[in-house]
Amino acid sequence: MEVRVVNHPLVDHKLTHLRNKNTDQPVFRKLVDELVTLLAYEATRGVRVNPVDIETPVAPMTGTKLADPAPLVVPILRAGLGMLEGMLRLVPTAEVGFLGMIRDEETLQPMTYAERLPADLSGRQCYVLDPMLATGGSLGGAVQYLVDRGADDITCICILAAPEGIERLHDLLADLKVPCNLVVAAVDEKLNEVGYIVPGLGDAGDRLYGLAQ
Ligand SMILES: O=P(O)(O)OC[C@H]1O[C@H](OP(=O)(O)OP(=O)(O)O)[C@H](O)[C@@H]1O
Ligand SMILES: O=c1cc[nH]c(=O)[nH]1
Ligand SMILES: [Mg+2]
Repeated sequence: MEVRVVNHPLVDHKLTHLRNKNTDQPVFRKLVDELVTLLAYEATRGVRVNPVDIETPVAPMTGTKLADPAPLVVPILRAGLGMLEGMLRLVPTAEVGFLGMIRDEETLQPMTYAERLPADLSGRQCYVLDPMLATGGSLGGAVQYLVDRGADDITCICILAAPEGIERLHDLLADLKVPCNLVVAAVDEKLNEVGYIVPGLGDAGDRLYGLAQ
């Protein structure tokens, strides 16, 4: 698995505002939206394209268009939903599949509570959106879900990752033998004793949408 940490002063600036506990919900949402567009620009460097013949007002030329089938974007509910619009702004022709996952805050085990995906994902470029890669249980579960549906080309886009989560994802992918990349704005120091990323930004879903309970 290739891990790409997007190194850009605008990303660092927006991420610092996002992390700040005094940043309110509307600004937090806006920052997630802006950050994902910057990350998606990097994450789509390998998007498949074909040549296309066109005519400009001046001359014929061969240009570039996205290949079929369109990329599939999969936000992991809830928090990944906050990244969807920013991704679609960059790739408006992408299709969208949904996975709902919740991490049990006691055991840290993920549970899938919703799924709406194409039946066959072979040959599709899949872009999984989740702001937080903590223990890696949720993103690992999502990747496993996609691979079980035939996915053979997966890129995960996260805002923050913990080293523990990256290692777990790495081990899973070594077993699955499916090409997978991770694009992330920053890799933080560690997880704390209750599974939160340190220094992190807190609970991304709650900061986007309010307390879940
Ligand atoms: O790597 P992990 O240890 O699995 O933790 C990361 C997961 O936790 C958060 O979701 P959460 O379970 O809080 O659900 P939510 O998006 O509905 O808030 C986050 O959005 C990830 O999906
Ligand atoms: O730090 C963390 C860990 C898991 N989920 C979050 O939203 N934040
Ligand atoms: Mg949450």
